Amino acid sequence: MPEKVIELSHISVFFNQDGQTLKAVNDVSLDVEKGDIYGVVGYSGAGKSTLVRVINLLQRPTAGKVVVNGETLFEKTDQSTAIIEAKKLRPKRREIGMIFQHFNLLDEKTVIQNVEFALKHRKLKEKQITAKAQELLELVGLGDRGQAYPAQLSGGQQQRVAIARALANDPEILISDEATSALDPKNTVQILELLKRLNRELNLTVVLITHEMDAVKRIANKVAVMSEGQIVERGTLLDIFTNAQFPLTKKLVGTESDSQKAMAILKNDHAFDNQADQSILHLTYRGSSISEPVTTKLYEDFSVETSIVYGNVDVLRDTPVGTLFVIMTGAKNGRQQAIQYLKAHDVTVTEVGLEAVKND
Ligand SMILES: Nc1ncnc2c1ncn2[C@@H]1O[C@H](COP(=O)(O)OP(=O)(O)OP(=O)(O)O)[C@@H](O)[C@H]1O
Repeated sequence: MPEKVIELSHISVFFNQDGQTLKAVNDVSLDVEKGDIYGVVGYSGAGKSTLVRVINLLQRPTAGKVVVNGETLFEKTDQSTAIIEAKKLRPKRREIGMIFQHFNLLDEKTVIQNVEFALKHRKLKEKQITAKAQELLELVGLGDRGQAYPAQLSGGQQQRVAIARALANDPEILISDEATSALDPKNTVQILELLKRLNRELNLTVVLITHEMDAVKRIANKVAVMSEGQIVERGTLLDIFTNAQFPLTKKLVGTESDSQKAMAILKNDHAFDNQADQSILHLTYRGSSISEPVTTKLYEDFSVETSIVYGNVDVLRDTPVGTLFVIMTGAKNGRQQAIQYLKAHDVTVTEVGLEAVKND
């Protein structure tokens, strides 16, 4: 059984704003397992930051239960409220590192002093603190920049220092709240790859809050989509990308734009006669499970012709995932058998109604 490191149950966070109740987080439950890189995505104001601030009780919930590494930090029921004692919460918080969009480094201190600062509370000798800080800088690829000042570093390098500092107390969990939002594309990719490496090498569990689906696509294994204080859809990265149900998810993952492009092509496509012997299919598949021989096979075995209207390939973590919109022409029975064949070969098949083409 995978070990649950974060268990949020029925969390609500309500704020009072000008006499009105703002439901920033509304009855959200979320479990994160050891070694996950759990992407929490949604537009600004969806409640992502508020939800993750609950994990280490930087934000106290209005209702719900917070368990980290098996220990209950907070539980509020109708009858009572239980909160972990302050002296126990402090070390618990150290199990959870955080990085943000703003790096929050101390400008007047050198890079290594910034990292050492996070180790000061430990009963370590000066020398040990310096050695540990140096080790952390090496881990994030900045072993030779310890004597520089933050202003002398690029944004990406400053975020690396912030990551080294967040790891100073050997946390099991790292919360990344929009950590790449202020970075250019190159630095964004480098920071995401660093998080992926730390996840792999240190078995660090990462909660990745972002409004950028590309970030999630690159490193997350699981995704929760938030809208108006609630999780509207969740699943493995592959599920969310190949089988999104909620309109916002479709928009975020690009299914909506793929579908719009395919429909625009179909409207002007003479191969599509809108006849009773034709189906429009939306296929998604992993790796290279669909290739030329498949269309040949469908023709030979089921007497259906498959013509590709639109295709796109995304890379999820390291796996290519393809999207195809095809017109399948042939007898109803043959088309049904061909669809069964595709499904049996790990292809997700969705029939697109003809209305979609007419009304789009
Ligand atoms: N301390 C607070 N007091 C009052 N309202 C708050 C407070 N913190 C957050 N909110 C409100 O709660 C809602 C959710 O905010 P939150 O920051 O969690 O969203 P988000 O999805 O992280 O978006 P962003 O990326 O813009 O921060 C917003 O409407 C915000 O204005």
